Amino acid sequence: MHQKWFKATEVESSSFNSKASFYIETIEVSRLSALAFFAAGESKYKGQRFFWQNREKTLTIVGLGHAYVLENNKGLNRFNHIEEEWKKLTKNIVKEEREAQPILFGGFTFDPENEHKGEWEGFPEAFFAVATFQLTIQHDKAYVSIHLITDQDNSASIFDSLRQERDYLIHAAQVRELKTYEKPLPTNYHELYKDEYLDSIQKVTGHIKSKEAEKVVIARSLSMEFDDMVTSPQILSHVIHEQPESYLFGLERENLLFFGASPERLVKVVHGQAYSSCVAGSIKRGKTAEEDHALGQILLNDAKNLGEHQYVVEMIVNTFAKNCLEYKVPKHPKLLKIRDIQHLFTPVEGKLSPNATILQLVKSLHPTPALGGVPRQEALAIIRQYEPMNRGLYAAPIGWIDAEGNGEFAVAIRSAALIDHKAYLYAGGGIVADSEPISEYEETLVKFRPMLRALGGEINE
Ligand SMILES: C=C(O[C@H]1C=CC=C(C(=O)O)[C@@H]1O)C(=O)O
Ligand SMILES: [Mg+2]
Repeated sequence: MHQKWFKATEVESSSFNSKASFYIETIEVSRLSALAFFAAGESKYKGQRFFWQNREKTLTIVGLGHAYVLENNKGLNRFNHIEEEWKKLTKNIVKEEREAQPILFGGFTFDPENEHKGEWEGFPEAFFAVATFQLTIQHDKAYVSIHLITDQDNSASIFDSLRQERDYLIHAAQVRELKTYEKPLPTNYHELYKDEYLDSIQKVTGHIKSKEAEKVVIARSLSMEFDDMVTSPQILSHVIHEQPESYLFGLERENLLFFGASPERLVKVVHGQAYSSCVAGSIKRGKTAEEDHALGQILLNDAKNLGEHQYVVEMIVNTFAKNCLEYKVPKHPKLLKIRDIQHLFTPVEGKLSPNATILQLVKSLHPTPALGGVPRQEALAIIRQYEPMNRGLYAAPIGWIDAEGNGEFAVAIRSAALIDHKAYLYAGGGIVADSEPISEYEETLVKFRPMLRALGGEINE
């Protein structure tokens, strides 16, 4: 017999005329594959799903269906808006230690001021959802929660049908447990605006030399096309198997799937303790252990890469100094090695001041100089001038928060958007005064590899 916990609490929300309630029921289930649960929602919840796994693999969350959506419209401060609405929705929720908490999952786009639309046409500046069915796998235990937020009188009967649906989804996931997926077969591959990209690196170093900015991160995109239908579980299965050292995420909205495998934490908050990571400065992996070590040593001593890295450390440390009672940061970067690339890495940790919150930290930190530049506004203006695309959620904060103020956001790099039969892959790099177009171009090729591989593209290993 499963253990079960049910509760209902009153919510305040501008979306309802009368008093609404947040109904939650959580059951503990025996081991369940997160991907299989995601796949069980293929016919009914496609366009309303998410997948998240942290780097340490200690937390996996899957959401199917939307119990509540928080989107942002122009004119409101998107970080404050999401924070306030989530507070109203959860202010009466009482936390019980043993239970999986309802979470709000989503992201803030990189730059709402960008006027290119492209594949991100219609995507809101902030997009978050509470899932109708939430699978949480934590501390070797799996829980499935039902969330219903409604002001309807017949909530009891709606909830009963959700229970039946939950039991069906769990069963369907168990049946799919061992399913494997073919690699997609791309029929077309385009490097978009390659010449413009090379030219922009030259121009941006010019702006930096004339002191208009110190560092600017310039990105570009690739597109791939497929004859056959490519599904979200299919792609996520390859990302999950190929990138175990990264944050893994997938977020669907209507016919778009945004997915990726990022090595970079923006911020994590657990019981008032905040963690961030400075990840900037890159070199490829070696083919042998000796070559790999030698490349790592080159990176640790390379002035251009140390420069790129230092801008990020200074900015994140300043933000922690403003928001924390105390913080610590190591003096020198270490190496962070993932399948295709190695980075300079400096972790930052601090005890949050009583009034600091995770979303306020996201607001202050985004974009760090690993994704935007220094000074921030000048760098963003240069990015808008030179990038012929919209980054959407690429390089943006993606993650979750709970009702207690805990949560985690990754920086959505090594990522791509899939829309129907087409995928757009994104990669960029930090440009400083001594950056060279060809080596920056080559760095982006290495950064495209994780998503290119997952999508069945050709990679010379
Ligand atoms: C902007 C990206 O990477 C950032 C994170 C790590 C290293 C970077 C670099 O060395 O340029 C970038 O700042 C990307 O992967 O698209
Ligand atoms: Mg770089």
